[in-house]
Amino acid sequence: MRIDADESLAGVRTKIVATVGPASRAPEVLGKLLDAGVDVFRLNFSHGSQDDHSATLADIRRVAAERERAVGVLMDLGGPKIRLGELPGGMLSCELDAEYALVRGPGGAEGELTCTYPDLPDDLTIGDPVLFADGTVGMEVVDRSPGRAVLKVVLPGQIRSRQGINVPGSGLSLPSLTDKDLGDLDWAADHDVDFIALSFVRSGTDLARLRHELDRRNIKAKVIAKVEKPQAVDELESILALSDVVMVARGDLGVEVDVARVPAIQKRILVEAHKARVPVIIATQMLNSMERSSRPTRAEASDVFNAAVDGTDAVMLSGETAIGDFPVEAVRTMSRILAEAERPSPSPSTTAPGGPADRAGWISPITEAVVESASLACRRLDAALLVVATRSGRSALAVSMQRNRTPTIALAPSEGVARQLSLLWGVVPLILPGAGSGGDGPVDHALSWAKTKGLVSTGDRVVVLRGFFPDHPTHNTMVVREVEHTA
Ligand SMILES: Nc1ncnc2c1ncn2[C@@H]1O[C@H](COP(=O)(O)OP(=O)(O)OP(=O)(O)O)[C@@H](O)[C@H]1O
Ligand SMILES: CC(=O)C(=O)O
Repeated sequence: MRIDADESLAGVRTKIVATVGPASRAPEVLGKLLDAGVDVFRLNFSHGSQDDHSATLADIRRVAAERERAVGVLMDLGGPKIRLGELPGGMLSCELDAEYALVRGPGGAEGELTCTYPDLPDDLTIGDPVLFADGTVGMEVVDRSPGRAVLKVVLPGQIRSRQGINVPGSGLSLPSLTDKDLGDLDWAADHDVDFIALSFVRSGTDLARLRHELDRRNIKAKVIAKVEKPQAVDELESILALSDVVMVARGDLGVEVDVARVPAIQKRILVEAHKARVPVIIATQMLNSMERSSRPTRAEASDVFNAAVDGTDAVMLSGETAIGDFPVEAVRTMSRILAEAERPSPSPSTTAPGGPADRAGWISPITEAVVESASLACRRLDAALLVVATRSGRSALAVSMQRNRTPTIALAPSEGVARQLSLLWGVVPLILPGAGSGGDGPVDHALSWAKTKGLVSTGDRVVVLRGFFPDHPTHNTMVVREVEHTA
């Protein structure tokens, strides 16, 4: 009975992020995606207008409210992605050894290419590889003069207007936030998004800049650092120090570094991020073939399964839900694979990050110690439920990092905090009515909610953790309650 209740509570514990696009934008599809297991919706600001995103956000809030769910919304800033300018006829076939001149602009002469970053020809050096169209076409810099870089095709193929350009390994002097990003942050100041992701982060400095812009606009969203450049992999420590969450953005990462290195980088980020108590999202091509097929490949199923076994907090769908033919099936499939990965046996279970937190200040040592004790109590007592009352979300983060099997409810003082808990592994957010009320009120509220959902019954043991008390803000406590009979 407990296992059924547990499944109805949390579904799967690893959280699912789904990108909204033309295939999923309709409110009825958004609702179906939530019912299939989506926890967080991603709005990709590289595409669509601000007005489109405003309308999508309003629909997400409405379908979530209909389901009484605290659903997170992740705004993904486009960042300094360099894109090709217009090509004559919109397309160009690049033959092996052919040469093109990338020029500062305006271009237009035979054999000239332009791009959205005018300084690129000057920032390149001879020998640099320049990749187009997600790395499917490759060129190398063979000559340079002011405002002009001559590129020779080493990997032939077709390029189209406005496709992405990657210069792997270069330390280009691009700003981390473009004028468009700053305009999009102005939009965010008037729209309540829960997470803001920064693309092409190179070091903690880029995140400090974003945090400064968020503070200026009084935006409370959590910050997600997208690791998709080799510099970010080298600068992981400074990035983790200023991130609330990190995303392994494998699409661009697999172009910027040798794709053979991506799995090892993914595993290293999981380990390092968890040491710093920073949740991780694994993103891109997880069920790629499901854009056009109702079933995933075996390799994709293994990818999702292994990410969960390695302890990721969340997995993300991009094209599968944005432009795919089977958005709802993709989420259902992902959910089924995650459920298999989370079975205690025979698969290896996900492991708690363990060890003391590397980073002082994010989660206090007192909170960590009390949370560890609560986890032990849950196991010893075979608790039916763990309830954590959290004000900022940090106690809930500490609980999530323990990877307990006990179903966990986090009581949040506001809808905003509850939505930010939507990414935390194994945590079901519940908004606390009458925020901040002391005594047993909040816990009684959680228990009666759990009873109505059939999660606890008379005689069950419930472990209650309180990360905040209005009268004693520095106290952390744990109590164990036995559910009493109610008529
Ligand atoms: N809001 C949107 N409006 C219209 N099309 C969209 C929207 N969001 C995504 N798409 C489409 O879905 C595709 C896949 O989405 P995804 O988020 O993976 O974008 P991408 O440009 O491929 O990658 P990146 O993550 O590097 O921005 C996009 O290429 C785009 O064609
Ligand atoms: C998600 C993303 O931006 C990437 O994988 O590149």
